[in-house]
Amino acid sequence: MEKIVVVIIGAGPAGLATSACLNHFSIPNIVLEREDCCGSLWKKRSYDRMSLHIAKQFCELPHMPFPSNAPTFMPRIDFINYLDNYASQIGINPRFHRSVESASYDQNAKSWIIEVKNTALDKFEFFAAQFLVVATGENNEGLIPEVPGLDSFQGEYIHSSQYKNGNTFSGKDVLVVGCGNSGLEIAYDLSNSGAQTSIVSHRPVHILTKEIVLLGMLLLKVLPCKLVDYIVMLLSKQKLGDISHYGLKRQTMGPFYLKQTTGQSPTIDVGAIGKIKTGEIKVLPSVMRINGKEIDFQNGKTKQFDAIIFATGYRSTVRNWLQEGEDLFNDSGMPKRSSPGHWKGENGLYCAGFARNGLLGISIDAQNVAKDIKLALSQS
Ligand SMILES: Cc1cc2nc3c(=O)[nH]c(=O)nc-3n(C[C@H](O)[C@H](O)[C@H](O)COP(=O)(O)OP(=O)(O)OC[C@H]3O[C@@H](n4cnc5c(N)ncnc54)[C@H](O)[C@@H]3O)c2cc1C
Ligand SMILES: NC(=O)C1=CN([C@@H]2O[C@H](COP(=O)(O)OP(=O)(O)OC[C@H]3O[C@@H](n4cnc5c(N)ncnc54)[C@H](OP(=O)(O)O)[C@@H]3O)[C@@H](O)[C@H]2O)C=CC1
Ligand SMILES: O=C(O)C(=O)Cc1c[nH]c2ccccc12
Repeated sequence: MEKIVVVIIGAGPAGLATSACLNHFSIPNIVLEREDCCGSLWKKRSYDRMSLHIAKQFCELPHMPFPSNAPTFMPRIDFINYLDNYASQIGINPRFHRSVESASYDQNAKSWIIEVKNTALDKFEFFAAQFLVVATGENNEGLIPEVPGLDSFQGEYIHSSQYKNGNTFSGKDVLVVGCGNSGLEIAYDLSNSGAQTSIVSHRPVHILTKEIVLLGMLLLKVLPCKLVDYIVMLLSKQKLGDISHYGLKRQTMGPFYLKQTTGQSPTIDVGAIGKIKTGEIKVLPSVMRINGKEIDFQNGKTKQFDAIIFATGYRSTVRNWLQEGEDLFNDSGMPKRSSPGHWKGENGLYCAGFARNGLLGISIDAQNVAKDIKLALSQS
């Protein structure tokens, strides 16, 4: 059994940022990652045309700024390079191919015992840590809803995390389910690639642009949330028109209020709304049933599709392997307490990257966790 002061699980932005902050205080730590690289979500589970929706000043990780010539909204590949440079410049060497299978607290040893499968060598390893930081992400596993008849679907269906680009969908009838950020952008990409594209929108949404979100984030520093929401909703109506005319139900509660209270992100338009207005992308209501190639919708209409992309969100998988930590995580593997008090549990258990506030939330969590561990060590 290897003993270490801090074990961090996950080498995404949250795990790397936490390791960087601990290194800054010279606190020994290791990062365990099940994949073979840092930033696996960005490298393996996101589509080619993705770029950051949030401006660069809100996405930098602690202790290393973005290059000064970086564009305001960083393309995916630049962010991937930043993550790799971040790990190498700060001296973070995650142990790859390490899938954490269980973690429990040993009261006698006052340590977390972590059971890890080394998937490269096909053997188990054990670690004992005084502090355990869970940085496995809110977007750990793609969620596909239970749709009656999905098993009978005669075309291809995938989750949005498996979608790369529209090359293989050209000329096909493709249904995108879900009108969040993944869904709206994938629908746009599919349509650009020559697919006959439809998108399901089942509940009210906010559609904004990157620039409007940036303005909102800047205004939030000086104005109350209610006023900022009023301004951004006005601007979005001016810029995109009344989206309810095109089958998209408009959310009435403010976008920043919703983000702060529920974590739900507004959807950013990168061009799909223009295509929805011209009819190039069709908006459909909820899917009721699938039968072979035919899909029945809530409005009573039926249409044939060759492929379905489920852009229906993600779930955290913490509960699959963390035996304890009921004080920190709920049954869905998300923090029990809302931000800012969400990141600290009992017996040296922490989480980073679960504030539902993107990379900005990750940076804040990482700094808080490292400071708290430093304090605990200074008192022991
Ligand atoms: C498509 C997409 C785009 C996004 N774009 C933005 C954006 O523009 N701006 C923004 O602020 N936020 C964005 N986000 C939200 C968020 O910032 C990112 O999801 C970010 O990558 C989260 O970082 P993380 O380290 O918390 O989780 P992840 O990046 O998911 O990293 C978690 C890591 O933990 C590993 N892991 C999981 N379970 C185990 C286990 N049992 N054992 C070992 N390792 C494990 C995973 O393999 C993974 O590498 C986006 C999210 C998605 C899904
Ligand atoms: N470039 C970028 O910066 C990008 C950022 N992201 C971020 O990644 C995270 C995950 O985004 P995303 O993958 O879009 O997931 P989300 O969970 O944000 O969105 C999923 C969407 O699917 C809808 N949905 C769920 N089930 C059904 C169903 N059965 N029928 C119809 N619709 C359904 C949800 O609606 P409801 O909630 O009403 O049930 C929701 O609108 C978010 O934080 C997002 O902001 C994602 C893509 C790109
Ligand atoms: O991409 C996301 O979902 C994020 O959480 C990034 C983000 C942080 N703060 C915001 C405010 C409005 C929209 C997105 C975000």
